[in-house]
Amino acid sequence: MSTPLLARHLRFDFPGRPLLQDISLDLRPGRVTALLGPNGSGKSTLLRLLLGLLEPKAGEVCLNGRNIRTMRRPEVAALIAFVPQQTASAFAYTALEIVLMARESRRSFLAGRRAGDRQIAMAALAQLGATGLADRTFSLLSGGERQLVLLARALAQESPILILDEPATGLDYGNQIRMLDLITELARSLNKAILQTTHAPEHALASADDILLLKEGRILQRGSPHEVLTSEMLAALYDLPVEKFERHQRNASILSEHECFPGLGS
Ligand SMILES: Nc1ncnc2c1ncn2[C@@H]1O[C@H](COP(=O)(O)OP(=O)(O)OP(=O)(O)O)[C@@H](O)[C@H]1O
Repeated sequence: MSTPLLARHLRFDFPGRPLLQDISLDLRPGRVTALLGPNGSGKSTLLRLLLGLLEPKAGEVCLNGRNIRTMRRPEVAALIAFVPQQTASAFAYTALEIVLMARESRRSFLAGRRAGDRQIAMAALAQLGATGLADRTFSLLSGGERQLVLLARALAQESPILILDEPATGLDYGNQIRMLDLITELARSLNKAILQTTHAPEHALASADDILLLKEGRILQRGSPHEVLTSEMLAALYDLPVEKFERHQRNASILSEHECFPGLGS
């Protein structure tokens, strides 16, 4: 089976502002990759390149071996689903209508809905335990409820690749854990290739198989969580003294002794 998503030597500049340099990555079925980096390091821009929403100045993104630039949007939507950061909707759509949009994104705009779309959308909500949200107005849902609906929309797209921009941000502690478990479960049970950005190393540790650290537009380090999420590496990533991370790690390990929080690093 070919790699669902392969990016090679991507470079991207905003006018007068070089941003991403020589970024290569691949996403594999059944695995979760976490992308960590400081504010402004280029994570969201990289996601937009992987989704084909921005064109790289050099390098290429291939989906199932095809350059994304040669693909039509419905073809891309059949392969990649995207869960953006918290989204508001100005229109009074129900949650079910938001999920149904995933089905339309896979077809040309004028093709309309097909029999079976509603069933697929309801099944996606049910998979997340969110059936009760179907008829509620999306814009009136809480942040956590909206996040579940956006994830259901991505599931209803039935794509092999799932990209999530800070999926646990804004969720309460319990829902953060539920969301991270769900992401791992989707990779394992549906064999999806998943990429998520996060600002929380402990979230990456809890849910990812592979870690990418992005600093100033370049990959600083990649590897397994235990190889990469060390105090030294995090201190280098965030330009903080190692002692600060070690103090944080000690606090985290005190919490983990009480079985509330995973410790960081090896
Ligand atoms: N359209 C644009 N024109 C010029 N600069 C931009 C544009 N969009 C983003 N940038 C800049 O590119 C840099 C990277 O932005 P990006 O949103 O990719 O970072 P990020 O790592 O996702 O940040 P955060 O963690 O804060 O969300 C930032 O300095 C941002 O101001």
